[in-house]
Amino acid sequence: MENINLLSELAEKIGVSLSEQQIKQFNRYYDMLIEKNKVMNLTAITDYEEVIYKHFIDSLSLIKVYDISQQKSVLDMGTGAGFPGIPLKIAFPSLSVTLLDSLNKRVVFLSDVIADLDLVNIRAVHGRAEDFGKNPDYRENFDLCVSRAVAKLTTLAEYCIPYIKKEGYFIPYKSGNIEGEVEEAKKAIKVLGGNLEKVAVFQLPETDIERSFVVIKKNNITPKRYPRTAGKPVKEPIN
Ligand SMILES: C[S@@+](CC[C@H](N)C(=O)[O-])C[C@H]1O[C@@H](n2cnc3c(N)ncnc32)[C@H](O)[C@@H]1O
Repeated sequence: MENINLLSELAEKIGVSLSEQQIKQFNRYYDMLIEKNKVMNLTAITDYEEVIYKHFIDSLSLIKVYDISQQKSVLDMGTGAGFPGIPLKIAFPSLSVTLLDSLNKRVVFLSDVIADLDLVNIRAVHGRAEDFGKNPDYRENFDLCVSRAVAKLTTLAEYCIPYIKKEGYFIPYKSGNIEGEVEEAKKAIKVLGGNLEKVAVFQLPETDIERSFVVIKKNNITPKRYPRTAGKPVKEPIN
């Protein structure tokens, strides 16, 4: 019971109200995560409270920089065990969410979570950022692309910006001192059609953990040559 209160209290602190049903969905997700983590690598964080702070509340902290209460289409690039995409979908059911990851075992796990939690208007897709970015059903199709702990900003920009509609947003979750990383990525962001609006730093409630959001708006469509073939955005980042 105490723990149930912790999740709703922390969520309230960042401006998110969770119903009993949503708390149940978070708890069920936690149980499934821990169970599956015994047989495959999903998360290094397993303590219930730590998962609340570092996965659930961290995922939801996007609310600090973006209005997620509306019906938006969101892509979570390199979602892994479902972060931040699953918490966003539980807390904001009107979102239409696509979870993309190149590791099929994780995608299968996410499909089980989606079915078990009765989530609708959400799909888990197996594939690489560089490949689906050329698929017309995905390219320039999303209002928002988020991504946490997947790649350096220059590489991540090439993974993500092609998917976003003109006027849409790319908002990666970053941490630590990212000044240099942002500086290095400026050219790539521009070439891909993006415009760096701001970097917003936010402290997760009741912790000293800082989360930085890099807010990038897409002003122009992405040139056809991007994303380049699989592996190139990592090996030869745009510079
Ligand atoms: C460190 S995990 C982070 C997972 C999750 N976003 C989180 O914050 O907990 C990185 C994930 O990105 C995926 N990934 C890495 N490169 C990718 C690519 N090119 N296309 C799709 N997924 C990718 C990996 O399979 C992995 O699940």
